[in-house]
Amino acid sequence: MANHIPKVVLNDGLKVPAIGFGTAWIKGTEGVQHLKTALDLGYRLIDSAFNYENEGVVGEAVRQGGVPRDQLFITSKLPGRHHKYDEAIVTVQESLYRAGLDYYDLYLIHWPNPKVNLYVEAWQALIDAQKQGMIRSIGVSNFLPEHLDRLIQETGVAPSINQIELHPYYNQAEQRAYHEKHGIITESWSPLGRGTDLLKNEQLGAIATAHNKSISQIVLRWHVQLGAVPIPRSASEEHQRENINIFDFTLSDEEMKLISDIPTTGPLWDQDPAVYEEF
Ligand SMILES: NC(=O)C1=CN([C@@H]2O[C@H](COP(=O)(O)OP(=O)(O)OC[C@H]3O[C@@H](n4cnc5c(N)ncnc54)[C@H](OP(=O)(O)O)[C@@H]3O)[C@@H](O)[C@H]2O)C=CC1
Ligand SMILES: O=C(O)C(=O)[C@@H](O)[C@H](O)C(=O)CO
Repeated sequence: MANHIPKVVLNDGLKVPAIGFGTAWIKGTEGVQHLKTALDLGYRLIDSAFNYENEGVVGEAVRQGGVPRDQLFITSKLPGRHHKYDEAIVTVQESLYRAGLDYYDLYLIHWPNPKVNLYVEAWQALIDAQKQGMIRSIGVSNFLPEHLDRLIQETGVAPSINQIELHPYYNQAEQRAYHEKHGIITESWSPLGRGTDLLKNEQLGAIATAHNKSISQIVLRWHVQLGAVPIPRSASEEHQRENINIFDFTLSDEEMKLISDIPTTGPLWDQDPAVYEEF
């Protein structure tokens, strides 16, 4: 099944699966089981973070799951409390130890924390960690254009990916346009709106009925056709199967527009990266 997932090419030449698996709150022995199920169903891109305290779960599922390491694309993220250069390098090393991995395929700065103003220093650390072989691709998360501009101007290196909140209630058109202009792939967090009423939306329901698909499948297909990489999380085998089974139909231009025109609510969790700080 994994062979049916198309790949998206990053600006450093690496290829990332067009859909991945989110792991926030996927923890412990149960978490390992959920991840192994996801691997069995064909998920190959796994999103994790130092702050999720589950890099060990990811590593264990990878070992138990038996999928060859070079077929996986494993991500983790640098927390805001370790943006200083030396701390960032040590944190990447700790992330590797926690997972029992030799390298991450992708490592992101989790939040820019602009008031702390150390994200360029953290970026330089990721550039060097990549040169040292600890990370294959380097990116960011929750970075606004003003933060991305500084990274590019001050280091000459653009992130391969910016992972941002993106779903039909917050379609981030301007941010996505910036990414496209600068060759940065958009990765969508909370792609299903994390338990809000998005999956009960009537307009989406009508499109789902027309395609004989679920609303989740319509929403995830919308992400993929936008060129964004969604990373839905699910502890349910049925939902995991449903979410990855989105490559046998296409939304029309009109349907894409209908979804993109759903009125925006803005960020769901009051986490505007211009002011929000997470450590
Ligand atoms: N970089 C960042 O700052 C952030 C990154 N993330 C990343 O993005 C990932 C995904 O975002 P997340 O916030 O978890 O939310 P999602 O939008 O992925 O929603 C997850 C919720 O949707 C439910 N769900 C999943 N599939 C279906 C389905 N087919 N039908 C009905 N319900 C479904 C899940 O329940 P069930 O388990 O029952 O299926 C769960 O409650 C995270 O896990 C994390 O890896 C998230 C937030 C911030
Ligand atoms: O899950 C993540 O990656 C986060 O950055 C969290 O802040 C998440 O967005 C959250 O917990 C919101 O309530």
